[in-house]
Amino acid sequence: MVFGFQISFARVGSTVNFIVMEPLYRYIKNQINVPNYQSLSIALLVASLTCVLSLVSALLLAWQDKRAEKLLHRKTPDATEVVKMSDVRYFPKVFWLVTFIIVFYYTSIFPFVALGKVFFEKKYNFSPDSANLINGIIYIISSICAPGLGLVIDKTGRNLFWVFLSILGTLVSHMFLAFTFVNPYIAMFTMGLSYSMLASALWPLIAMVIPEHQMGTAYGIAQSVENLGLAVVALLSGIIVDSDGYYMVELFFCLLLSAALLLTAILWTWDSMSNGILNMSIKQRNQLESNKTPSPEKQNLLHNNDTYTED
Ligand SMILES: C[C@H](NC(=O)[C@@H](N)CCCCN)C(=O)O
Repeated sequence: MVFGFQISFARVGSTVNFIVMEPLYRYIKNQINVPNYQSLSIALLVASLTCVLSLVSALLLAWQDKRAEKLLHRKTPDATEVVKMSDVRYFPKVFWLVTFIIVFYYTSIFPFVALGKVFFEKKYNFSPDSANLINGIIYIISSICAPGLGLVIDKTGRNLFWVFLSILGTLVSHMFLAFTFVNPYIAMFTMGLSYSMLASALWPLIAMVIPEHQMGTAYGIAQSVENLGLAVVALLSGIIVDSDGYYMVELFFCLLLSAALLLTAILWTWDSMSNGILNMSIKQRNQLESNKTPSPEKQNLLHNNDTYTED
């Protein structure tokens, strides 16, 4: 649920961005008599101030964390827990599978949203404002539903089941947009729900297979591989739209999601053939945890269960 809340807050930001940026650009254009490109630059400069705010918040958080460490005499990692970039070589294959599911899933979401406005204008004859609204709807849904869906995962566990269902839901939504003229709000609503569910089910899998002292490195690597995928797919989808149109780019997104679904099926099979940790119910997880005596430093499931077996 914590992850759900975090996503929800991030999505409030995305929604505000969707609603505010165009009016802000128009306002600047009307107020200051400068060429369009300069109005755009000023609007982007205003937007970039949120990055400064974000940086200041991160610095404040780091300072608070250091202070808490001193006041509470928190244990520092022992010598065996020193983090090295070269540890990446020893990350389990499961980690890489999760990372590639992240890549194939999100590359069918963010580049789609980037192209979505014109897609809705062209295919469904929406006005620019209506196209913008429907395009941003997955973020609106996510900012409202992510905490509730996170709670569902907290109550049920079974993360791989929810990941599979979310990817399937997103694939069906893209197929509706590609092959039918059914009211696109239905597809976008389903995509929004699936997208909100996926984050709370998928990202915590990394914490289940990576030791706590390497978790920052693992999440950093997953995000950087994701960003590399996003950069490549954003370029490719732009090229496909220009050369073959929106139908082909929708097919491309369906292909990426099929790959994500296939990798999830492989992960699920793999997991059930080893210790089944990634798809346990909450009851099973609690039983597993009560059979172990976890130290506060080692509260992720990998440590509680000694190792994530790769055989
Ligand atoms: C949790 C996930 N976040 C990401 O995938 C980020 N690495 C990239 C966010 C980019 C948003 N335009 C999510 O948002 O579900």
